[in-house]
Amino acid sequence: MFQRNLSKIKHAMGFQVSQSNKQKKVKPFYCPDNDSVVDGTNVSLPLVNSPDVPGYASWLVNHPSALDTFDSITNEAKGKRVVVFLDYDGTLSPIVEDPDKAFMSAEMRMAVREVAKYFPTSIISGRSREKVKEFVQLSNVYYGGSHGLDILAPPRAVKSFDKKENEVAFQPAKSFLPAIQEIAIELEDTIREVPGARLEDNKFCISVHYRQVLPEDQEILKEKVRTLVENSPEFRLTEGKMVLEVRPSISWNKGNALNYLLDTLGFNDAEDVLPLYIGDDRTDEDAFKVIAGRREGFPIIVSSIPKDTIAWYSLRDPSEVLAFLLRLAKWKKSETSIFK
Ligand SMILES: O=P(O)(O)OC[C@H]1O[C@H](O[C@H]2O[C@H](CO)[C@@H](O)[C@H](O)[C@H]2O)[C@H](O)[C@@H](O)[C@@H]1O
Repeated sequence: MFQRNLSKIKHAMGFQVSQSNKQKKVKPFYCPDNDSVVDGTNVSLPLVNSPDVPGYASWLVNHPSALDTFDSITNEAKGKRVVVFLDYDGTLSPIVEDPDKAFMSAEMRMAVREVAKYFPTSIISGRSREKVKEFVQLSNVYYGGSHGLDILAPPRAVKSFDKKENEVAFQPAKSFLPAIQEIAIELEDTIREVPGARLEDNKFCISVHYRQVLPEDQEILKEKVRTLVENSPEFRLTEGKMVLEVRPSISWNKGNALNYLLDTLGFNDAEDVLPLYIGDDRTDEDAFKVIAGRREGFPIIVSSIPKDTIAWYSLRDPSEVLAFLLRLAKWKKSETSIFK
């Protein structure tokens, strides 16, 4: 993969990548002295972005910017069907103190709308499906809430309709709903004495936020929640950005949701399909893993600091996500108009 990424950087920077080069397994490494990457073929490349955060420049070598490598991404996508998946918090909206105020900008909404005109587009969020839809306010995208435990599948899927032809959401943890309501009450009790802690009911998952909890109280809160979940076999715990997520203990995550949507959209068996997933948090890694397993597609992490990820590409923050989405839509529009 190192070689694959290096090839992408070289391509983006106008270097010729020969077939024999592509097959060489040479791990690139970062030279702090001269800000360059040496790949063992005596080609020295200046780094694309300045290393303002320690280690970021060297991290970029293995997770190149999806903007800097845009041309190689679109070269790979030419003639293929790209299917777009987007996370919400930290990807389409910036991370803010108050989860109820994580609004998406009008520009971002317009960009997602544009992308969805040209590519099947789904938003898979840890939020409840209703909440994320309320934030996004678009009718030309599909929504997966509660980390994919609540998906309103496209009309094509017969299983998404009831007998009266009403749309029915795919909810693999539906039988857990009474237990979720019970654990929400217990969680409310558990966190009551920790100032700043708050619960968010995401329908099939409950988020325990500690962003506004004093640093010295955070471990106490986490321990309380962990103990409760350990004693509740129907549930498991995942962690996000200053949030603990209590979920039903079924094996279903954003990766399964991505596969489910590809399936119901009719893409899963096709060989010319390239899923593109942009996300910023640990739960997005499950979706990256699915794409990495296909060995084709575009797993893109949003991060302005080096972090452990299996994504192949990166974008720094939602403003770069916006730039990338606009460019993607513009590229497809121009490609489409050529064939008109
Ligand atoms: O899968 P996502 O759409 O990224 O949802 C994951 C969690 O996102 C939200 O929390 C995060 O964003 C908040 C607003 O910026 C921030 O205050 C919080 O600290 C972050 O963890 C959401 O509120 C959670 O319910 C989701 O689980």
